[in-house]
This record gives sequence, C-alpha cells and structure tokens, in this order.
Amino acid sequence: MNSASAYHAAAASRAVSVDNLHLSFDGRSPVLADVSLRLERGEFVSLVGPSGCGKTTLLNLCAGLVPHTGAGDIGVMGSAPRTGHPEIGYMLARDSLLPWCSALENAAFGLRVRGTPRQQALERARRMLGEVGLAQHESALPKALSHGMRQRTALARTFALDASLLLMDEPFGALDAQTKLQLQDLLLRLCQQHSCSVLFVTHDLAEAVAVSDRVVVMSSRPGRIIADVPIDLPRPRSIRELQKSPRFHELYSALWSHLESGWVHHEG
Ligand SMILES: Nc1ncnc2c1ncn2[C@@H]1O[C@H](COP(=O)(O)OP(=O)(O)OP(=O)(O)O)[C@@H](O)[C@H]1O
Repeated sequence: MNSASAYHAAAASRAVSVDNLHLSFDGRSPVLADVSLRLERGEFVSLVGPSGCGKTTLLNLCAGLVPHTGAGDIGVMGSAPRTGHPEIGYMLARDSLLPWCSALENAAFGLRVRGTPRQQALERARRMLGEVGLAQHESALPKALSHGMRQRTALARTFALDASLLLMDEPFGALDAQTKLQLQDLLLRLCQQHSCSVLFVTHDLAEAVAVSDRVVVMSSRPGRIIADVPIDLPRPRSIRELQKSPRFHELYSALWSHLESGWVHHEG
C-alpha cells in the first residue's frame, strides 16, 4: 500500500479528512494555508469566513472539482477526491434546474446521470418531491415555481441520490429571509431522516448555528482555520424556537468574535 492509500484507509472512518492542506492557483499567492478539517460520519459542519477566504475552493477540492496539487492530504469517504463519487452529492446556491424539464424530471436528473433506470429514478424522485412538500407540483416547469420551490426541487434532486456525504455551497444564499428559515427547517428534517454527513458553506452565521453540529471559522485569504466551535444545541431543532434560545445568541456572538479576530489577523 502506498502512502496515499494508507492515508485514505486510515481516514476511511470519517466523511472528510483534510490534513495540513496548502493550495495556490498560480503557484505564488496562497489561497489555503495549512488547513486541517475533520468531518465525522453523520456530522453537520459549516464553514464560515470572509469572502474570498477559500470556502468554495475547499468544498470543490473535496468534490474533486479543483485538483489537489498543493501540499497536504484530503480523504473523502475513504478515498482521494474525485468527481462523480456515488456517495457524494453537491448542491449550489443556484438551483441549476433544467428549464425545459418538469420538477419531477429535475428531481430525477441526478439519479439518471448516475445511471439509475428511468422508472426507478422517477419513483424515487416522486417520493422525494413529497418529502420536500412539492407532491402537487411534479409536472410544473421551473419557470412556474417560486425561488423557494425551485430550491426545494434542488433539495429533492440532491437527497434522491441517497448520498452519504453532501457538499452544500450556500444552498439558501439567494433566498428571502422567510423562505430561507423554512428551507433550513426542511434541511434539518431531511438530514435527520437520511442520516447523512454535511459540509455546508454559508455567509449567514445564524444559519450556521441553527443547522450545524460544529462551525469552522476561516480567516481572510489565505484561508486558515481559526476556530472550530461545537454547537451544543439539542436536536431535533426548530428554527423558529431557536430564535428564542439564549444559547443560540451566545453561539452567534462567539462566532462573530472569531470572525473579527480573523480579519485582524489578516490586516496585521
Ligand atoms: N479557478 C481559480 N483560479 C484562480 N483563482 C481562483 C480560482 N477559484 C477561486 N480563486 C480565488 O481563490 C480565492 C478563494 O475563492 P473562493 O471562491 O474559494 O472563496 P470563498 O470563501 O468561497 O468566497 P465567497 O464567500 O465570496 O464565495 C479567491 O481569491 C478567488 O478569486
């Protein structure tokens, strides 16, 4: 066994293992500096940090969308990152639905790309549309759906894959505040039902506290991990009830302080 395989075998028990990772796109200016991150199976971890600190890059490295060319190691579900990994689902802020396909066909799309037979994919997609509250809208085209409904369809498509690890890049970033809260509740419910691990990028600290088991704070570019904050709020959680919890607000404020220290670090 070579050293890379030995690393992945040792990291196999985790959903994501990142160790002492460095990355630069141009070989000169670093984007990520000495990043180490663990995501245990079943855990929900959010990445927060200033714009441009490398959150999306870290997610893309885990998804195999950015090649790992720098120093350090990455293991994802027990192997080196690669695109099309059957145990990994990816969701973006843009719903990226196909405009000419119905909600049902869109929800089935990921499964079809992975080779699931059409009828089986449609059945699973129909079940998932029911889980996200869109059972009555399966034949609607994306243009006939609200932003929130489109993002529910994208959630159905992502969870239909039955992936063990979800990489989510600001999936609710483009939604209005009220719809966002509803979809956070939905996400919490889906994660509990499907018991998956989630690595979640967000700019919204309240969202990070509400949905996560841990929040990892990054500094300004080059992104370093400056804090790893356990979110000791009991589950199951209700987003609405959390707003009244003093602990929720303490954690929110603690995260702000960490973020501010990351800015000072950069400016100094
Ligand atoms: N393919 C690329 N080639 C060159 N530079 C890149 C590439 N992708 C990202 N970058 C740069 O790497 C840095 C980190 O970008 P990234 O998108 O990962 O940050 P981010 O923390 O996700 O930002 P935001 O919160 O604004 O989405 C930025 O300076 C960006 O311009």
